[in-house]
Amino acid sequence: MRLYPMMVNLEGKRCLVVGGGRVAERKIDKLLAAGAEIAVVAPSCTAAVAKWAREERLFLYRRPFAPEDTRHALIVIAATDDPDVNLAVYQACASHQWVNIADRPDLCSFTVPSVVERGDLQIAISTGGHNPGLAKKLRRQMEAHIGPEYEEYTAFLGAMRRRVLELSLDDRQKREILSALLDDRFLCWTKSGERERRDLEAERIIENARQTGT
Ligand SMILES: C[C@@]1(CC(=O)O)c2cc3[nH]c(cc4nc(cc5[nH]c(cc(n2)[C@H]1CCC(=O)O)[C@@](C)(CC(=O)O)[C@@H]5CCC(=O)O)C(CC(=O)O)=C4CCC(=O)O)c(CCC(=O)O)c3CC(=O)O
Ligand SMILES: NC(=O)C1=CN([C@@H]2O[C@H](COP(=O)(O)OP(=O)(O)OC[C@H]3O[C@@H](n4cnc5c(N)ncnc54)[C@H](O)[C@@H]3O)[C@@H](O)[C@H]2O)C=CC1
Repeated sequence: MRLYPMMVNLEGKRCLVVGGGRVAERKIDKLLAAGAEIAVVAPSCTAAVAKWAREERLFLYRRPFAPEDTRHALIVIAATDDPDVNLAVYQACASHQWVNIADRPDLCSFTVPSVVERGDLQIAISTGGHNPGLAKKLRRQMEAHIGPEYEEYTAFLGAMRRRVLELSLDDRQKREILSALLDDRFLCWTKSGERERRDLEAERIIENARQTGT
């Protein structure tokens, strides 16, 4: 069985997380960043989960799981320290729900990858469940190469690409400009904070192409 890599929009989607420990907290953190509507069911939870509940960023039900909890959730994550409870969560789910059972890869209809996060740039790493520790190790290695400057760099390239796509040029010319904008100089200028130089050079490339293209 080979997993299908997919980036999903969870804005406003209902997610149930059963358990509020260390593993649940890690999954919830990413669900929050994605704008999901989160309900957590757990008799006890970490300080971070309690804080998110106080800030009304999620609904926290401080009690054991009940099968009805899974109703209306698009995504269900079971991350309690009791294998029987995790199994009961799986059994309460309908076949159309996306389910992640933290101690049972064989029952997961989706798994959570390790992610290098740089703003809207996300590099997800999955080992197909073989060794999550390897996914984490690779994430750390990649973080050393993909520095924090990639957040701004990705946003810059996004803004430039939107502009280029709106120009009245043929597709070949647009591809040429986009390829020129991917030159590493733009990354270096972003990293060193030389934004004016970067933006001027980008403008020059776009203007040149516009003049020769029209
Ligand atoms: C199948 C999967 C289901 C899922 O959770 O989605 C799953 C399953 C299991 N994990 C277990 C253990 C550990 N998991 C981690 C860490 C992470 N686990 C994550 C994902 C996944 N874990 C999915 C597959 C991902 C893939 O394909 O590689 C990451 C990437 C994402 C995240 O959780 O956010 C996150 C790293 C985030 C980061 O830092 O980048 C660590 C290390 C640590 O915690 O420091 C350990 C201890 C060391 C070890 O055991 O290897 C166990 C045994 C539990 C037990 O002992 O009872 C099971 C169950 C089993 O394998 O049977
Ligand atoms: N998939 C993954 O990434 C990993 C999975 N695991 C698995 O995840 C399990 C949880 O690990 P941790 O978060 O470290 O445990 P933890 O002990 O920090 O948290 C357990 C949580 O489960 C809750 N809980 C217990 N009984 C419950 C019930 N009946 N209903 C609802 N909530 C209940 C507790 O209140 C607590 O919030 C581990 O036992 C292990 O099997 C462990 C490491 C990584």
